[in-house]
Order: sequence, then structure tokens, then C-alpha cells
Amino acid sequence: MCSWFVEAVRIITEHVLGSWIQYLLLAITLTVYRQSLLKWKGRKQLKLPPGPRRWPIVGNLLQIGHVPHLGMQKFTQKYGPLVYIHIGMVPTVVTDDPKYVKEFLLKQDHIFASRPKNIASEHFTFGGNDIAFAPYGPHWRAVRKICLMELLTQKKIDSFRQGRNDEVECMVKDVWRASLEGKSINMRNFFGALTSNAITRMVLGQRFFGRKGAGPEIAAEHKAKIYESFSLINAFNVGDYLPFLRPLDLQGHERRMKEIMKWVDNLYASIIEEQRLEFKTSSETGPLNFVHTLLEAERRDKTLSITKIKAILIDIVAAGTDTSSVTSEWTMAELLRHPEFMTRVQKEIDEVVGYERHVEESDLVNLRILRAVVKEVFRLHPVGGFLIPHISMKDTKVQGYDIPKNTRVLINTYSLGRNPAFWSNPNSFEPQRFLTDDKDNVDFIEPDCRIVPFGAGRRGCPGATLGMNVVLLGLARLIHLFNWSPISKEKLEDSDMVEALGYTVKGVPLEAIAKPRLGSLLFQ
Ligand code: HEM
Repeated sequence: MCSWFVEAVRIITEHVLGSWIQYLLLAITLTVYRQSLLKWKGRKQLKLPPGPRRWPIVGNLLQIGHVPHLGMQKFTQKYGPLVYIHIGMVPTVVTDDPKYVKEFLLKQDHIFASRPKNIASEHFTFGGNDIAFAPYGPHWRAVRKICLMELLTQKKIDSFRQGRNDEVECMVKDVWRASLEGKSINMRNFFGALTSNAITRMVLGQRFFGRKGAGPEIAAEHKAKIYESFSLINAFNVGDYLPFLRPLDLQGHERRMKEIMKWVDNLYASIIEEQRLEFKTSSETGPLNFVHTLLEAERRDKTLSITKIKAILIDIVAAGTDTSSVTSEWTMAELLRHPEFMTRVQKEIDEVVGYERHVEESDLVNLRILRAVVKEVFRLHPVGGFLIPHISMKDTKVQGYDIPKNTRVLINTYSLGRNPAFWSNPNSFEPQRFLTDDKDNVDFIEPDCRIVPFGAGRRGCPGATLGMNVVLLGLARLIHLFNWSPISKEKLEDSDMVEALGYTVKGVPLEAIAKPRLGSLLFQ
């Protein structure tokens, strides 16, 4: 905006319009002009982090490339640990440096604990009624409190231990059957069914896969819909960054989101009604699953509507299933590529558990090598290229840089774990790096934020303990009871799993051959 424009408006209004309209228009134009000038000058005075030059309107969108976390890694390699870009019209900072990650997630958590609104979160959360994508505020605080105090408490997690154990046993039996028939095991399907059943049993009071499940069609469709939702949530939706293009839905994403949500909405609405009836007529004194707990909370808290309950349930099921199954699949892939570690993990389980009984959840804390292996998997293959985006709720300074209000924050977890400034041999699989100290336990949380597999701070994952119980128990049982080999060395390399666009990074499904190892234990 410049002075010739103001002058032109003055001349037009003077000659064409009446005097009061003339003064009104002139006043509006001058105000807008003044504000734009102030904003521009203000920005110039700010000390923003460095970053690439941007184009008008599209900003740096076209420089990011097809795989955003790799594109952003190049930015941080070139411009430094904190980079300022514009994705379309959205101001964004990106980092892969623990010092900055700590600042955003822990030190200035009170400023960065909100989530940006976007098209996907609008559809998948019934307009921000969930936990994971809700902006910071009274709604998020209330549902997060329910999540921490009523749903994912240690007591509650312990009370569903038998259910998780049964699901792991089902998976083991299926693997055993496939191995007798000489079939290879599609690890993605097996881990997918395990994590889905373990979570939905606890959350919805029913399993989707296998015998007494909801039926193979519903199970497969539910899984596919959840996976597609994650891809759509993390895909770069043009309409988010160039809002004037949203009505055109150029990628067809919004149409798919509506279709998926219609299906999921119907399914969850009918599950809630079924469970409401069961809860009413049940002879049990307390709730048997998360739906019951939420229906009970709904009676006390009038702000907890059915829409909110649906959004919370969908969130927990979605957040808890693919994350755990992808981690399990990557771990198995790395162990097959590094058989020396497969042997070490197997030996450790033999020593801790012996040959007379199955691995139990109480053993997991003692399986240091397995834990170090999974931690190394988190470093190399975090479940998403980025954490769920955060956004600044007010102007602030981070390590001397100005970060204005409403700046999006992308923590590039992929390049954080491979940052050569903080990791030796960053691209090699070396779980021994986590076994150097004499601590009894290998903890998945790094206090200095060198990796953040579960995020950290207020928006950190509330389901980490549950997720790790499912992941570690499933892996430990499979490794204790079977010997594993890849279907072929080449196939193993093929199945590598080039990081793909989307939330949970997946390539080709991993296939492997299982040979029963402790036959007599299998049937106990
Ligand atoms: C291996 C398993 C899992 C991994 C690696 C994982 C990882 C994550 C990550 C990285 C975040 C984002 C943190 C951030 O933005 O700062 C997150 C958030 C979340 N996770 Fe998990 N998660 C796992 C399992 C689970 C499970 C089992 C549940 C529930 C049953 C769950 C529920 C959630 C929820 C509700 C959020 C949103 C928190 C909020 O925004 O307040 N997760 N998780």
C-alpha cells in the first residue's frame, strides 16, 4: 500500500461520491494504510530467525518438496537450528535442535501449548472437540484432565492388563498357525490387529479383529479410515496455507475428510448407544470401558456432550493404534537387519524370564536391551516426521529471536534424531548408545530433549505408558517364542520403508518368517 493509492481513493471519492461517504472511505483507507505500514515496520524491527527468501503469496511452499521433514531438514542444515519460513501465508518456525525443542516444549510451554486450527482438525475433531488438536483453553484443559485423571491412570491401565495379555496371546497363536503352514508373516497386519484390539477393547469395550471381533469388513475399514485420516491430517493441504483456494478443494482432501467422518461418526454413535444400554443393564458396579467412564462423567458434567465424547474416543483410538504398531514394525525390521541384536534381545529375555513361563508386563522394565533397541528406533524412525504442530499464543523471544504471536512451530523429530551435532554416526542403528550408563532402567524420555518420541510438556502424550506396554509385550513374546528371519535379504532392504509423506511414516509392509522356538511354552 502506498501514498499514490490513498491519493487515488481521495480523487475518486471527491469526484464520484458524496462528501460524507468520501470522508468515511478516506478514513478507512488511511487506517488500513497506517496499520499495514506499522506492521511492516514492526516486522522489519523484529529479530526473526534466519530463513530462505520467500515468494509472494506461496511463501516457501514450493521449496519444501514432497517429503516435508526432509525439505525442512535441508533448511536447518543451511540456515541454522531455528528457521523462519512462510508456508503459503502461514508464518512458521522449524527446528531440529534440542536447545530450541526444550524452549518450545518445556521452558516456554505456557506460550506454545496451543494447536493451530486447520481444515483436517476441523473435520476430524467435530470442530475442535477432541484433545490432540484442540487449541489451548478451557475445553482442552477439561478433556485432558478427564484423560489423565479418569481414563489413562496407572490404575486403569493395570486393570486392563489381562485384556492386553489375551490379545498378545491371540497374535502369538496366529503367528504360530501361519508358521506351521509355512506362510510368511505380514508384520504390519499382525501388529495392526494387536494394537487395534488392545486399545479398542479398553476404550470401546470390543475388539475389531479376529474371533468375536466386529467382523473383518468393519475391522479393515476402520483401520483404513484411521490410517487415511492420519495421512490427511499431516498432508500439506493447500487450503490451509492459501485460504482463498480452500473452496476449490484442489486436492480433493476435504471431500475425503467429510466421507471418512460420516462413516466414523455413524460407527462411534452406534457403539456409544450399545455401550450406554450395556452400562445401564450391567451387574458390574463400575465402568467396564472408556465409553462407560465418559458416560458416567457426562452425568456429572453437563458440558460433556455426546459430540465431545465421540471426539475423545476417536482421538484415543487413533492416537493409540498406528503409533504403537508402526513402532513395533520398525523395531522388528531393525532387528532383522541386525541379527546380532535379535540374538542379544532373545538372550536377555531368556535370562530374565527363563523357559518355563511367558513374558509378563512386569518383566518389561528389566529388558534393558529391548528397551534400548526401541529407543534407537524412536531416534531413527519417530512415528511422525514432526510432532503435532504447536502455535505461539503471544509474542515472545526464543534464544534471542523474536517469535510473534500465531507463529506455527514445527519440531522436526526426524532430523532431531539424526542431527550430527548431537549424535555420533547419526544414520546407523546403534542401540548400545543407550546402554552406556549403569542405570537400572532405559527410559524413553530424554530430559534434554535430544529425542522426543512422545513430545513433552503440557501437550506431551498421555498414553505413553499404555502404548509402550503394548509395544514391548508384543515384541518380547514374539522374540521369546520364535526365531525370526527375513523372507530374503533383498526383500528386507526393499521393505525399507523410505519415509513417506504422512503422520506415521511407512513404506512397504515388512514380511518375515517365524519358526517356533519354545514349542511347549506356546500352549501354556
Ligand atoms: C508408541 C506409542 C505412542 C507414541 C510414539 C505416541 C506419540 C505421541 C506424540 C509424538 C504426540 C504429540 C506430542 C506433541 O505434540 O507435543 C502424542 C500426543 C497424544 N497421544 Fe500419543 N503416542 C503413543 C501412544 C498413545 C496412546 C496409546 C494413546 C492413548 C491411548 C495416545 C494418546 C495421545 C493423545 C490424546 C495425544 C494428544 C495430547 C494433547 O495434545 O494434549 N498416544 N503422542
